[in-house]
Amino acid sequence: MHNNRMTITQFIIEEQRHTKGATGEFTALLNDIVTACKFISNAVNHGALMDIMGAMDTVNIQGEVQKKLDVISNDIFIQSNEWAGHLAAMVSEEMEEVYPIPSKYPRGKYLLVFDPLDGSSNIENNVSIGTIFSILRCPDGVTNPTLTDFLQAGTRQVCAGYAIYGPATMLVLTTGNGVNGFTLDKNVGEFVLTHPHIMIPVETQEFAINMSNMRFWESPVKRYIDECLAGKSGVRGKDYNMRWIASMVADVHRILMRGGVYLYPLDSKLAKKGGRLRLLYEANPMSFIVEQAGGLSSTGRERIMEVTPTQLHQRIPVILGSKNEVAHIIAYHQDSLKEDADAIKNALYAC
Ligand SMILES: O=P(O)(O)OC[C@H]1O[C@](O)(COP(=O)(O)O)[C@@H](O)[C@@H]1O
Ligand SMILES: [Mg+2]
Ligand SMILES: [Mg+2]
Repeated sequence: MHNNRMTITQFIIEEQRHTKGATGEFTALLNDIVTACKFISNAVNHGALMDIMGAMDTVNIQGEVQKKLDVISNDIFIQSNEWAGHLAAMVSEEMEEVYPIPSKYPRGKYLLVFDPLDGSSNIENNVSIGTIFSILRCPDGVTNPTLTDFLQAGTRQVCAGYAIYGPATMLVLTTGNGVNGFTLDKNVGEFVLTHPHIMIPVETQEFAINMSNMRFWESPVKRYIDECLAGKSGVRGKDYNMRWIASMVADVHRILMRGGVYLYPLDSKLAKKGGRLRLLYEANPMSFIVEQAGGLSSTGRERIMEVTPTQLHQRIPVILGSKNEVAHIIAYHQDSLKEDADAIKNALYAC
């Protein structure tokens, strides 16, 4: 079935019909996630009309002040997804520990990881924000999952997606068969397939980075951005444009729509933390989506989805987007590693 009124549920049912061994559990789980995103979209859209703006007097595990909407979105995600028997446990940016499905509900074979509200520093400014999620399989035989069961490399994701609450609410999804985008038709309350088979343009002249961190960057990133800024008369031979929304969902969504690169690299300020963005519920799901749309996603040194996590809230450097441009930045990291190795060799010979 392919028509111009295909809802996200119909799309998933159709996709699962061709998936060997599918029982309907995954379809039902995604349906609950979609419902949660509709509830969050509704809350976000009310803005200051409801008492949901502003900060709480709590901080999350990251030490960041929680916004009321962070907490509301987290509650919505839990309530929508804990009851149906498809999940064994959940992990969220807003919760320090693993959230096991309470014993009053049945447990299922999947694990859900999510950032309930991404870009929440933008809430008060009415700038696009979103929700990011990733579905993993609960390891065989595990009925009471703990932290280690969530420490799976991104290559093992069953599904990843995000909802973006912008001028329109959209949900973008991959189950490993490409990337599709759905727009919420508020009149009927359904996400409708509007962006089938999204592919990121291979080439780009647009980068997204928080330039205020320039003095802290490592040399390959500094070299890349310097060359972008040099424009047509520099070694890249073309003028670049820049965007930085400070909502990863909004920056990644733009890249899916028209190409570009997004960088939140390692810098000397973040060195101890390992990066800014979180591996399990920001970097991995976005990497799965970007790769499925023909792009690349790397730390600069390795493919993000091949990193084995060691902590629930682990942070990681992120460089993702248009294939050729990300490959170019990775090559600069390799040059820099080679220069470092040569310098060590020369110093040893000099002794
Ligand atoms: O404020 P900075 O340093 O530019 O960082 C912005 C980045 O941080 C994030 O907002 C982190 O997400 P949260 O709002 O979920 O903490 C990304 O979405 C965004 O790209
Ligand atoms: Mg986030
Ligand atoms: Mg968040």
